[in-house]
Amino acid sequence: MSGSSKTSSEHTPLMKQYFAAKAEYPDILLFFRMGDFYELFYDDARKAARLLDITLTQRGSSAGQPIPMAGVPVHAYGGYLARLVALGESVAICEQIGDPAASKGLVERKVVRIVTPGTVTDEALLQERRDTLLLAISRGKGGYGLAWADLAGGRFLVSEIGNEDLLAAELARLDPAETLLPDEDGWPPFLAALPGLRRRPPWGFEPDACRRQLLRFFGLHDLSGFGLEDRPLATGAAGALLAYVEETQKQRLPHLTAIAFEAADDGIALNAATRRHLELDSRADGRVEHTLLGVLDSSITPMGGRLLRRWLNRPLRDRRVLGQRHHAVATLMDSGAHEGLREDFRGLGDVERILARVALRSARPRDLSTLRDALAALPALRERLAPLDSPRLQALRAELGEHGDIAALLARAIVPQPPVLMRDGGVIAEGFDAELDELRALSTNADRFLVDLEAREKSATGIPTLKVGYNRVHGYYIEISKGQSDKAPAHYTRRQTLTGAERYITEELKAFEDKVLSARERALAREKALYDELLDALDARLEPLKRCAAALSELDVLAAFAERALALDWSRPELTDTPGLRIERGRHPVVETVREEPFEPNDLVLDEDRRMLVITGPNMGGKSTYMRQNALIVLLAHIGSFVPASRAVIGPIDRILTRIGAGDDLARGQSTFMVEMAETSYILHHATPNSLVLMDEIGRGTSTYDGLALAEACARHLARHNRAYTLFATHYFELTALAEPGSGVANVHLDAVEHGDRLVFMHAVKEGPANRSFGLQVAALAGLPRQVVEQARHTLAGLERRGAPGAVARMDPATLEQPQQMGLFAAARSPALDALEAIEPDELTPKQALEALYRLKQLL
Ligand SMILES: Nc1ncnc2c1ncn2[C@@H]1O[C@H](COP(=O)(O)OP(=O)(O)OP(=O)(O)O)[C@@H](O)[C@H]1O
Repeated sequence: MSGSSKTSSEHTPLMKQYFAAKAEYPDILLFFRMGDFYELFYDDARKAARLLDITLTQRGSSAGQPIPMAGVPVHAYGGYLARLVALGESVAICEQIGDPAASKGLVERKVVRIVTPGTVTDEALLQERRDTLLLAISRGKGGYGLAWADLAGGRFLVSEIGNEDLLAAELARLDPAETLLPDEDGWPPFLAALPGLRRRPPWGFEPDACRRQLLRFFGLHDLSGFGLEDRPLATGAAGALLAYVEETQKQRLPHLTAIAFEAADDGIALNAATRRHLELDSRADGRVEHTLLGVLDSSITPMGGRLLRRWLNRPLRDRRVLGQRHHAVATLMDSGAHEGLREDFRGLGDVERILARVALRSARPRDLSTLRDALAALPALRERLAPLDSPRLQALRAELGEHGDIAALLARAIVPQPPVLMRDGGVIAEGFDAELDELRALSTNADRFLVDLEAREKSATGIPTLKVGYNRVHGYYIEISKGQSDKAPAHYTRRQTLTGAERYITEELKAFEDKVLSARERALAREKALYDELLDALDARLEPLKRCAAALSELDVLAAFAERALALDWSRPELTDTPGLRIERGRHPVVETVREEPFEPNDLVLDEDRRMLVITGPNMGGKSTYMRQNALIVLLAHIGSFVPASRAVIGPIDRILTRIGAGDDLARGQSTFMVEMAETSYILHHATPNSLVLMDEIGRGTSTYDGLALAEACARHLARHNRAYTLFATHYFELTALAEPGSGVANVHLDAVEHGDRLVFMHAVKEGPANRSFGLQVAALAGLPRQVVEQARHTLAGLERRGAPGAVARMDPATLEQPQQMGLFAAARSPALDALEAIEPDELTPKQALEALYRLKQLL
């Protein structure tokens, strides 16, 4: 037992109870309810104190040892829970079951709920526009089996993949909140870094047992409907995942009715580096608004936002599906129907997650009123879609379904603005249930009944001072003063005798009392029962309602695509069988929207005879922007969106592979050059003739000659062996020589012009190699001291007198000017230059001097 050295028999009864609960959940935090606090003890307390920044105290002692303790108040525990879950921690919640006031001795306690990062379904613990996924990974001869579930959305998927590289790519795509692995050695090291990693007994992934478990859970005879027959790896992962869900969801299971098999090769493959480099949905600086998702996502509903993120992370290759989406977007734009749809979506809310909460019976009254309003909006939505001539839109219209009966039921059942919680009632509308109405009427009309009764009894008995009253001990009574008590009718039963009066009860009053006193509780109980019946009625219709939610999500995304295309002047891409890429007046979707000045559109042509472009030009000229914009255009086309170009004709593409220097490399604990080479190596191993490859300044992370040699070798390999469509940006002008006739390589360049002191970047991509790098001018713009820039200019001029401009590396080192020239390092302030400065210029061999100068040029 963690932290306690003595045996439990010596512990206090309370601590014994604690240890018994904790023994079942040794590896997760136990929130142990004690009155108004959830307390944590021993190691749990230390961990929670550290993670939550709460005080670590002591609670007396047990077994002769002080008990380390930390606690969170019950009324505010949700926030703490959310923080722990976000950190990948799981929590078991142990509640007081009995009534502490009523129980003698210890109150009974029980773990009622386990909250884990991947299985949360509470709204407060979820991100609105991002899925929370639980993932299980199995492995075997054929590779890896993956199963993942989004319990808050009720989706369950599986796939099988052949190797470690694909596994890394899938993990980057799915970004699971919690991952289950068989507890064995030999897993790839990158898995260790996953948040919420949970090791499980290996037998839990055993395919045959898992298969039987899946059959039982889904009530099936075979798993072929799920694509799981003859897929032992995926079956093992799915079984392990399901077992974990059953174990952690103590009250009810989420609504998982089917498993979908996702073929690993029907999407455009994007590895982790490519996702990062293209800044699809996150940036190193964490700013979502400057990512592709930030620009693209104008969806209205949270479920639409989640679907769009899923699409963006898994561009498809199926041209039929994509063609249908493009056509749907075009139809919405041409008809203007997207505007009305988007108006309608504003009132929809998160139907998908509400339905998941219905299945879990955790749906709140506001969920049902949101659902009611959403279902009520369906007929208008269907009407808007009816005239639109698009197969996809019509399919989605059909999927919306007819839910008029459920809508009518909810409209009758729920008050217009229900309270947040069911606890105090007031949710079920008047007129929905006669019994409830009566019970409610009873409690509200009690006063009037009593006034009426008093008047009736007064006139019946002829006693004007007769009173009807209520006493907490004796209940309702009819009071008659002592002097009049002989007039009390025979059916009055004496209840209490006071000094000056007698109190009676009658059958009628007794019946009234029974009714009224319990009316409130009974009304509440009746309301709760009716509420449960409503949830049952919804539960029975969950499948079609879920399809409706999925259709709404997709319509939201398609309408968002239409809105974006119109607002940003994007056009419909053409996907063809003919290999190659032809993009006219393409723009970078993010740079274009964040820049204040106009964006210069650029063309791209890649085909059989022109597979690689070597891109040269000044720093800041726009090389990276140009490369990325083309990749983003290809990617947008493959999720069904329009693209920022006046025309884009795109042949088959199987992968997008990128190597672009990013500022966050160092943060990952590998040297910049290691990362660069690892990513380059991945590309050289995986690029095919249908891949789009972006290479940005390969070789800059090492010494000049090594870098140049590597860059050239990589470029040649890509052009000759991989034959991938490649955009290769470089400052090594030597590479422009690759563009020989028949090589499939062409040169393009970006330019800048000097206007007096100013440098104006043209940002226009032109054919042919660049002839100047403007490195010194850009350095001056960046604020390098004037003397340094002047000195560098002087040195360069000397070099240029001896050979072709830029072709420094081809010069004979012997012809260099005196090494004293290197004195230019003296005034520089960068750490790298400081290091160079430490070298005495006079000690440099001509080759070293050349190397140093080249390095300076690179730095500039
Ligand atoms: N086509 C364009 N139209 C307008 N502005 C552009 C264009 N392309 C790039 N820019 C602007 O120029 C800046 C520099 O572009 P980018 O980073 O692509 O240059 P680069 O040539 O890759 O530079 P370096 O070689 O220093 O990495 C961008 O931040 C962007 O604001």
